[in-house]
Amino acid sequence: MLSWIFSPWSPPPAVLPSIVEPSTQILHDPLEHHALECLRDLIRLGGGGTWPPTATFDDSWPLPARAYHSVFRTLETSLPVEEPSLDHARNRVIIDSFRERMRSALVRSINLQEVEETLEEWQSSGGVQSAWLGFFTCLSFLRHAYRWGVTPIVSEAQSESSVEFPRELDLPWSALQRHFGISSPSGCMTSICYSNIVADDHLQYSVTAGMSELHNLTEFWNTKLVTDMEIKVLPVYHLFAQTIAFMDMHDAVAAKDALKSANDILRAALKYFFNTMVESKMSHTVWMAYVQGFQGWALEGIDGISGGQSLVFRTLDSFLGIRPWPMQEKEKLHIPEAQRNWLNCLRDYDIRAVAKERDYGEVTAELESLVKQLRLWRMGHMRRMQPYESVHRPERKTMTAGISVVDAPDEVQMIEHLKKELGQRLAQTV
Ligand code: HEM
Repeated sequence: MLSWIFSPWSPPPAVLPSIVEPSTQILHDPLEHHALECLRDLIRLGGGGTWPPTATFDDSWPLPARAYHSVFRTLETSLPVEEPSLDHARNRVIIDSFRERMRSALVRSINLQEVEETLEEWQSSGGVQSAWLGFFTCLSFLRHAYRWGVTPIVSEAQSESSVEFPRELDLPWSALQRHFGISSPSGCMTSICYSNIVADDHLQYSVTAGMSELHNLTEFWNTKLVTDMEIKVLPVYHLFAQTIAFMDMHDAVAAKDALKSANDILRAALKYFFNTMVESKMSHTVWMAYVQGFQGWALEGIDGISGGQSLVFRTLDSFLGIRPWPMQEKEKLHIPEAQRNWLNCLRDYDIRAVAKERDYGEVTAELESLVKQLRLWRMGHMRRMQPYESVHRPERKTMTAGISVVDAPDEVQMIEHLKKELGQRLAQTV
């Protein structure tokens, strides 16, 4: 047995109390119900002992895996450039040369057979989940860096329909896909954002290393915002699970009170969202080229990371019965299994239908108030995304990280396209 193996759901060391305490409360809630069990599994199995997840990095990994961290560190500053070239042939040379440097660094430092054996042992012994999460993050950053070859991303790379990855990046990726129950070749919100914030509030891996403070700040807040949203709404998840338990006990008053508290907490979290998605924290000019581009994927019809993968809005949709549900195969691409199980548990319960059927007027009123908040958020998000998505970047085709290459003729039409996409979900939020 290796020394770094211990229980998969021990809270990792050096985690901020603001993250540990709400998770601990849920783990120790004496209420017994399937919904609470799903939430506890999200914390233990999905987050390594906390939600949002706490990842640990190279020191906590088995020795053969640590070289991946060093490879990323070595190449980290050579990915971003100040002024992207508009010359396709020149970009082809830059991309190929970055990929070649990564390929040789991997071949030089990784012993693939040892990595394979270690990961098998790690999997069968239930290795520490926080360490798995950190490894997931590292491999995601390496794969996205290899996929793009340069950031800001350029149309030369966007035009590729497939890319052959080094075996050193494919073999551990298959193990990670099995472990987390995802099927995408790209990273996801869990690996690239949630698990990339470390305890003292900085990013473990950066794609703006060596760039200006504005670049670093924008990248930091992009990750911090989605992660902070999870911290802020974890008590809401707890209240949702408790509400379902109270409904099953036919305690309409306790259910209504829990939902009232959930409404209050959500209101504060959404206010934080809009106070953070502002120019002083996330620069309009920097965001698309230096942060969003890297998170895209756009290969073989598969997308990269979208805010749509954030658990908070999927949880709200699932709890409130906002249909249609995503196709299972599509959700499996980027949403790890523990998160999917939590969402499916909420969908299966269908609380608004239960409350209506039993004529629980006050419960229904609180549920409708949550729907109203979600609608208002969708309207505000649609407005706020526009200055970010309308920046002119001549080196690339129009694309979002979440819905791949659109290749609209200009930014105005791109915004129209995005408004239509987001408007559809808004219309469904009833
Ligand atoms: C600069 C910041 C952001 C911009 C410019 C932006 C823009 C967009 C765009 C264009 C879409 C539709 C295409 C796609 O999925 O890629 C989208 C979808 C979405 N985004 Fe954002 N977003 C930002 C931040 C966030 C954050 C921080 C969250 C959540 C914490 C979020 C949550 C969502 C959700 C849930 C969707 C799916 C559509 C829906 O459910 O209404 N976004 N975003």
